Amino acid sequence: MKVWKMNGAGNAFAIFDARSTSFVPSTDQVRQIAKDMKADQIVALERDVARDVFMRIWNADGTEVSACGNATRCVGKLLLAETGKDRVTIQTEADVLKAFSADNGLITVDMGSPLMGWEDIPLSEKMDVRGVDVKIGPIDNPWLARPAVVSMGNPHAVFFVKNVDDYDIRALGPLVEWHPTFPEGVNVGFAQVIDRQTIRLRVWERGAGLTKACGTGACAALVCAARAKLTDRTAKLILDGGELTIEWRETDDRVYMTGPVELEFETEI
Ligand SMILES: N[C@H](CCC[C@H](N)C(=O)O)C(=O)O
Repeated sequence: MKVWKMNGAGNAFAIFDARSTSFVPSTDQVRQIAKDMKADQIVALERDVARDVFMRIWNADGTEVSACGNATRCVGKLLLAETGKDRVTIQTEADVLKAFSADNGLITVDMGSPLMGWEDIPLSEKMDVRGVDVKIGPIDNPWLARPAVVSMGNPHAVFFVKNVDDYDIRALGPLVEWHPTFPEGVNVGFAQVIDRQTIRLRVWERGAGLTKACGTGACAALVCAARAKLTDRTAKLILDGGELTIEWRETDDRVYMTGPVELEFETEI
């Protein structure tokens, strides 16, 4: 079975070609692979009757999840090269995604429409998704409060802050990740709006921790910022590991993510 180690803006993946060999890792095996290959997520490519591939995703902690934007771009690059097509379709648990080549060797993925109902996130009860009732720290002077929430096929809470470097994300992220308001956990974004076309973002990922980039997190931050009129509907997201351009298209309500993909190595096991 072929295995690729790839990254999208530094977000690292171990990708297993399970289209002709079964790959059903246990939770402990996922955790071990993530550790050995220094991967944030493990991905299995599986045969799909209608799409170019079915993409199964596990976080480094072994939990299976429904969406991973940067991995989708990596898988897109592999399939575009393999098929010679100019567009490939990728089925995940959450949606059918489309990947295609952009300028300068970048890859664009159509990540579908953001979901904004409190049950879609999901939240533990009905709240205003533009700012949910979550406070972290002293009640009278919380360090973090009222994140905006959205789902990109996975749950995201985005705190808009003056300076992302003022926050100890490794300490604060876990306090939000499993906060009771988020029954399925949540990915935690710390977003600093630089101007109407630029956001600096760091993400504590559910099940993976502080990563160099988070694709669905970048989509979530842009959607929450544009929804709150803090930015335009297209912006450059500056992450620790690189830059992603996110566009929330008005015409079809779909979110397009463009960014770099790197193949670190490939091997057979
Ligand atoms: N940690 C996320 C999955 C991976 C998201 C991220 N790596 C991306 O590129 O979207 C979750 O539990 O929903």
